[in-house]
Amino acid sequence: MRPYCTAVIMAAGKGKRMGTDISKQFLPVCGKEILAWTVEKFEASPSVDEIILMAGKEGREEVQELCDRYGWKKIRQVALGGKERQDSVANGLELLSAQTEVVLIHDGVRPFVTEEMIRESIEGALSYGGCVIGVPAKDTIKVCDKNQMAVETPERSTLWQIQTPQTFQRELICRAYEKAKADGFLGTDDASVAEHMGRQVYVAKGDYRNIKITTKEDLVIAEAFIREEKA
Ligand SMILES: Nc1ccn([C@@H]2O[C@H](COP(=O)(O)OP(=O)(O)OP(=O)(O)O)[C@@H](O)[C@H]2O)c(=O)n1
Ligand SMILES: C[C@](O)(CO)[C@H](O)COP(=O)(O)O
Repeated sequence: MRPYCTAVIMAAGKGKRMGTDISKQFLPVCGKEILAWTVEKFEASPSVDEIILMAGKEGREEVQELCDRYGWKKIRQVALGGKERQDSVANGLELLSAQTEVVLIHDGVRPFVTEEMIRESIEGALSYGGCVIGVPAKDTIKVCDKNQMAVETPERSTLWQIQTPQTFQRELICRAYEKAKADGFLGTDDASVAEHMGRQVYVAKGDYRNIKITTKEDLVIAEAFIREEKA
C-alpha cells in the first residue's frame, strides 16, 4: 500500500531578490500566479494526498483567495509561516495530520516540479529516510572570502545543486526540526536540518528545468518553459 503523503508548500517569503511590490509567488506568468502553477502540480499528483500551504502575514488572505478561486481539493490548511524559510517549514510540520507518513517540502516558486520528481523523492524517502531532488553543478563553484577572493575550488563532480521537493519520513524530519530548534541551527534547506542530526539524505537526479524563481530573469525563463509545456 502506498504511504499517506502530505506536501507542505512554502509561500511565506517576501521575494526581496525579485524586487517587485507584490511577493513573487503571486506574480502572474502566462496568465496564472506562480504559486498556482506550483500547487496544481501537487493537486494533480496521484502520489500526494493533502497539501498544507504556508503563507506570510500579509499574503495569507491572498493564498486563501487562490484556494477558493481555483477550487483546489487537497488543501488541508493555509497556515502562517515564520521569519526564515526554516521557521515556516517548522510551523508546517506541526500541522501534519495523524495519517501523514511521508512529508514533501516544496518551494511555492518552483512550478516545474514533475510527477516523476514527486514519485522518485517519495521512493527515496522510503528507502533512505530522506531524499532531495538535485542536478549536477554545470559551472565551476568557488568558495570565496568576504573580500570576494577565491579560497577554494571544490571538485565539480562532487557538487550538486539542490532543489525541492525535499521528502522525508515524517518521524525523521520532525525530530530533525526539533533538534535544529533546540540547537539554534539554521540551514538553507531541509536536508541540512536532517544532516545536522547526523542523517544522510539521498539526492535523486531531477531536471535543470526545476528552477526556483528568484530574480527577474527567472520570469523570462519561466514564461518560456510554461509556453513549451502548454504547446
Ligand atoms: N520565511 C520564509 C521564507 C521563504 N519561504 C518560501 O520558501 C521558498 C524559497 O525561498 P526563496 O526563494 O528564498 O523566497 P523568498 O524568501 O521569498 O525570497 P528572497 O530571499 O529573495 O526574499 C519560497 O517559495 C518562499 O515563499 C517561506 O515560506 N517562508
Ligand atoms: C530549499 C532550496 O530551494 C534548495 O535549493 C533553497 O535552499 C532555498 O533557499 P533560499 O535561501 O530560500 O533561496
